[in-house]
Amino acid sequence: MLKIIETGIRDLIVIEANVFGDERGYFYESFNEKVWKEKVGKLPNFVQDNESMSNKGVLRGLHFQQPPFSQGKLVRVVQGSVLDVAVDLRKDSETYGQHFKIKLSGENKKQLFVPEGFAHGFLTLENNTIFSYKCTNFYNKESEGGLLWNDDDLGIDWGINKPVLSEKDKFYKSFSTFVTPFV
Ligand SMILES: Cc1cn([C@H]2C[C@H](O)[C@@H](COP(=O)(O)OP(=O)(O)O[C@H]3O[C@@H](C)C(=O)[C@@H](O)[C@H]3O)O2)c(=O)[nH]c1=O
Repeated sequence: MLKIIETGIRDLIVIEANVFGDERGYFYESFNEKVWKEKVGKLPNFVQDNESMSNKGVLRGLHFQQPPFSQGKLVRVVQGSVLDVAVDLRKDSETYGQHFKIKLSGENKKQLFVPEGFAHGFLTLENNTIFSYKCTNFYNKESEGGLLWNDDDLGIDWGINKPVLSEKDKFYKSFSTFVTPFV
């Protein structure tokens, strides 16, 4: 049976799939509207699906889009593995500034639902890691924002000192000078 696991951060949940294996391989439903309504509750309005591939040691993040373009993301790994991180940036949240970290892999098929109001990032642990996610809002370049992956105040232990980063991801602001746009 599909399992919903609380993370200790409100609205941020882990989903464990019901995987059917047989001599051909495996099958599982990666998203089902009806099951979501029954098990999780309010249905997010997913409007865009994304996929990226990265080699080992690539870190993408920590990203968000500013309101009104903020995105909820249902993330998973199709092949390979990542360390996935979500940081709570909701101003009035009891866990503001805190993060949750989980290994997602093609093997464990766990999914993380990262609601609006979080920064999100991941570090790939294997070559040819394929990352797939559904988003509740469209990409909007002008509203892109981010936080520095290794910011001292966020204190995320990525287990790596020199990941491969995009130019954009090298220069995000630190958490101490950040004013959250999320309520
Ligand atoms: C995110 C995104 C990027 N792009 C384009 C812009 C750019 O030329 C190219 C690569 O974009 P980026 O470098 O921003 O890709 P990437 O660093 O993989 O960005 C992603 O990181 C993870 C952690 C997230 O949570 C995602 O929401 C997203 O921000 O793809 C789109 O066309 N649509 C999109 O939705």
